[in-house]
Amino acid sequence: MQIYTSKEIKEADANAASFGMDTFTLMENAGSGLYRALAPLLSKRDTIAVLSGKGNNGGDGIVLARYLKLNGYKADLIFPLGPPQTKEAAQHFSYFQSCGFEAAPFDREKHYDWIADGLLGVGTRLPLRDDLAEVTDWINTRKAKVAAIDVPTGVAGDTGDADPHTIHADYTFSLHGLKPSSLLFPSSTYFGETKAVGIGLPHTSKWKVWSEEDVIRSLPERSGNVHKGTFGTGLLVAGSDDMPGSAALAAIGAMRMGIGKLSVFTESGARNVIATLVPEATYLKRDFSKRLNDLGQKFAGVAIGPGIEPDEQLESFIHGVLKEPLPVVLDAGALHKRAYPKRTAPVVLTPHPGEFSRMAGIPTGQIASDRLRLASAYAQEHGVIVVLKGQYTVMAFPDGSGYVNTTGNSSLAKGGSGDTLTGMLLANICTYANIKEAVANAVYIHGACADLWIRENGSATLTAHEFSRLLPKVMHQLETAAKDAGKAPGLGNGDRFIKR
Ligand SMILES: NC(=O)C1=CN([C@@H]2O[C@H](COP(=O)(O)OP(=O)(O)OC[C@H]3O[C@@H](n4cnc5c(N)ncnc54)[C@H](OP(=O)(O)O)[C@@H]3O)[C@@H](O)[C@H]2O)[C@@H](O)CC1
Ligand SMILES: Nc1ncnc2c1ncn2[C@@H]1O[C@H](COP(=O)(O)OP(=O)(O)O)[C@@H](O)[C@H]1O
Ligand SMILES: [K+]
Repeated sequence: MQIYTSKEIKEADANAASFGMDTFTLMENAGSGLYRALAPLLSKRDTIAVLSGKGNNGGDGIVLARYLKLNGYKADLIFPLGPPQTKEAAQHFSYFQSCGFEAAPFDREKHYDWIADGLLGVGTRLPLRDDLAEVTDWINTRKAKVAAIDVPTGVAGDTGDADPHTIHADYTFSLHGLKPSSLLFPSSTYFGETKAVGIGLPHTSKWKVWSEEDVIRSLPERSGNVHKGTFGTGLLVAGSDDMPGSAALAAIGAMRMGIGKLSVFTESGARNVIATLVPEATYLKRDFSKRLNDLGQKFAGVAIGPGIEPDEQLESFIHGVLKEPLPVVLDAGALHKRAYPKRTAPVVLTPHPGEFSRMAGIPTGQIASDRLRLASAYAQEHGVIVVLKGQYTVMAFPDGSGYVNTTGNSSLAKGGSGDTLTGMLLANICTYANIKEAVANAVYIHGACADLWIRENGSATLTAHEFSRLLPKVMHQLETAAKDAGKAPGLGNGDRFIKR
């Protein structure tokens, strides 16, 4: 599913209009698409209130109400704030009336099984005015199922801001593509299950939700005449005498994800702990004062940071590594405010919001509601890939494109989860030809492991070393699906609804 800002939607509309595909037509497409998306959830016995506001979001509601009535559903079209004010919505209301239908009064006592929210869409300016907040409060106290048109009334399109009176939708049908607010906080908590509804416009967005189908399509081929060299040798610079586990978890992530060979560059005390847990890896004694030469010839990729305290020696070591022609993942102790040299091999940064705040100099509190834009701005300015972690991890690329991940859950909110992801990313940068797919698949599969965990176990109980057991199962399902292309394995969120 593609993601569009309000500005991009306006541009798409203007482009369509220049070819004669005007707003009236797009509104017709929106209403008929909404009807086709909603009807499978309805019964003919259900009573449905379509609440329309004065703008074009209300116009979409008018068209939806016409299709519902034409198809024999018990639908009332209601204008709680007064009649439509935009030209196209008013035209659609005239057509609604010409079909022999009338608007219904807003009766607060009447019971409805469903409420369609066509009050405000991406034209919202927060906060909600009192007369509207009174209507959204009424909706939130009903027992009815709520289906929002485009966005639930009370959130904006592009940011995570939400009015305290925002409608709590059970479903949201977003027109043309998803809006950033459906993947930001706190706004996304109001959307319910979310799906994009096409309105006949071509897709042009550089941002999308990375789906199960994308993973299956892009899994690298591993059969045939292959050997360990085929899948690269990775260098993991991680762990310290105080934090040996981070290196072990990253090493498990890398080995289970499919790297050919792994060298772990760590302190000698840590090595004794890690080697018993990951005997498959080789170990290099860490000395940051020595330059590691010819890394590009020896290794297919490097990951630096889990379980290392930042200091000057580490920083100068990172500067040395960045001069070498190979992909680099920087995490945890390796994440800092710094400039990145121009290089052809990619740099992948994996901050959680606290680390991103430190790197970018943006207060942590401002990050949640604007993650897509902030990560993208950083990626473009510094020429790096930013994996901004958390629920709905954002992957922003230097060319301005990006993906959002919808797998994963709160079972990952525990020390060690990020270390495993760093190892998985190291494996993928060593084994994939396409860096965007390498990053997105590691993030997706990491979350899918957590989704598998909570199907069988309590969400508080996941520990990162369980990835050793979860990864083989998830990878098996994906590989089976890839062989049997077109058949979804049902691991997480496919291209249907984003479940909450
Ligand atoms: N390509 C597409 O995707 C297409 C999308 N389409 C649809 O158009 C929608 C966007 O329509 P839009 O631009 O008319 O804005 P919309 O969301 O109806 O809001 C404007 C109204 O809200 C009011 N209002 C605003 N803030 C308020 C507040 N705080 N409190 C109270 N009122 C407030 C504002 O009143 P005003 O402030 O102007 O008095 C005005 O009346 C989009 O979401 C999608 O559903 C299709 O129809 C066509 C193709
Ligand atoms: N509520 C959540 N939903 C989905 N993913 C989550 C959630 N909380 C944390 N995660 C994921 O867990 C990982 C945590 O990484 P991080 O904070 O670096 O942990 P650590 O450094 O302790 O290993 C990230 O991949 C993040 O996206
Ligand atoms: K709405």
